[in-house]
Amino acid sequence: MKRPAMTRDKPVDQVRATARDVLRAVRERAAYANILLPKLLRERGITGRDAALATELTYGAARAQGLLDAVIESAARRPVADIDGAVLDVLRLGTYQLLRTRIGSHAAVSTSVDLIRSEAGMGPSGFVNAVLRKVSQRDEDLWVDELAPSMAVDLVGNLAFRYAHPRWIAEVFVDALGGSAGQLQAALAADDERPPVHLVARPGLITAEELALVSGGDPGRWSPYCVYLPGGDPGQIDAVREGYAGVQDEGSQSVARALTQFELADDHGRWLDMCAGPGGKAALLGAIADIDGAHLDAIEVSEHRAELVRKVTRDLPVTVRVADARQTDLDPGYDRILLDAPCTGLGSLRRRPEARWRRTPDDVVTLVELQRELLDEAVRLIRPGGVIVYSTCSPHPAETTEVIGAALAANPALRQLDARSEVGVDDVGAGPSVQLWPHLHGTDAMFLAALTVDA
Ligand SMILES: C[S@@+](CC[C@H](N)C(=O)[O-])C[C@H]1O[C@@H](n2cnc3c(N)ncnc32)[C@H](O)[C@@H]1O
Repeated sequence: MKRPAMTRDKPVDQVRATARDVLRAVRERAAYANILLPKLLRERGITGRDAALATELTYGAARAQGLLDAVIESAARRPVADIDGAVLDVLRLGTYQLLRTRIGSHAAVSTSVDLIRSEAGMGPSGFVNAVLRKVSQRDEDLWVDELAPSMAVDLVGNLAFRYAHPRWIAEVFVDALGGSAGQLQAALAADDERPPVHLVARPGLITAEELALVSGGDPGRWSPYCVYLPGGDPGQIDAVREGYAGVQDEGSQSVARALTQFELADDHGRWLDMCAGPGGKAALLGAIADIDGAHLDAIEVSEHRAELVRKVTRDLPVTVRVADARQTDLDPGYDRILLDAPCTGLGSLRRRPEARWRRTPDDVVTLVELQRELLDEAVRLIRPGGVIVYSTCSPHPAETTEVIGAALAANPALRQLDARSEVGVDDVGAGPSVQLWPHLHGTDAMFLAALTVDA
């Protein structure tokens, strides 16, 4: 590890300084914590238990931001908007340690004071000390009891606060769950936990059993390609480094595989992935296409993301093109089309720590329009009797069932297929579409619907 930077009197704690730097980049320049943190850990030579602690503190504080801010506002007696950004980052980090880790109060407060003093001097460090001492006087449950809306009056608001979600997202979940408060609690709680790492064993290259053996993981429950990794850095596994395996949520694997599971008459092996970047599903589809003698066209609007698709589909029967999939110059007649649409990502919030606080209800409107246009193009490109799988990593009804409903209403030749048996996951409701959930299936909250066009 690099030598810690020296301040006037104490060495700066590299682990907490790194967590602070990521929180700052997230706040100031909308960085993605799950991309920046691994990069900083590598650059700073932070490994092993130190890396695990930095990850826990960074992702935990980013995920719990709304709850932490409410506690900080109460303890500081001022809105967080009135607190200097650099001070706020340290307060969030300190409050997270006090409320949600087993780190002792003294260590949580003193390391936070050292962190701000090294950067901003005595004045701000006195403020941080005073606020965190106040925070430390209660545990998380007591703070929640004091600050959350009353359960009797506003159950959704209470649960949203308790499990650190913006209220509008809790409302979307309760809608998607058919109004069940018990399910809402379980869904929010699952979303508030550190997510497990799922690996995909690329078919034809390595089996899930072999991957489980070399990675020390366990074969997954639903996808025949999935391995659950108990811990550690997946980037250190040879099979991942060599491209035989990748990191991919089991729900995402199940969606990609479902496209290949529908029985089609006269399948000519012309497959299309309309929104392919960064390529998780394209790599799995490409590997299955290789075995089935099919070919996959992969479209992606962003050049950078298309390059990522090219990388993971090298040596597979996949052609990657940079294009806007709303209006392509492709010839119709595809047998199978995956439309894994750009979406709010509300179904994978556990994997994107800060995303829940960055997304807004306005995002939904823009995305729904894009999703509808993309689905129109999929309908143009599919051959009669072919199958379109429309998927999102969001359970938001506006992005899922309502997009499908609108397409069915506008196209009399379009028909929805029951996707339940093809997705290979149990207990997915009454169909014909499938909504997966972390609390029910252990996957991200992926949605999928299958459509065909009658001749
Ligand atoms: C949900 S992600 C797809 C994830 C991908 N299927 C995977 O499994 O790795 C949506 C992708 O659609 C791309 N996209 C957005 N608008 C698009 C458009 N008009 N045409 C093609 N791709 C688009 C985004 O850049 C993004 O990479």
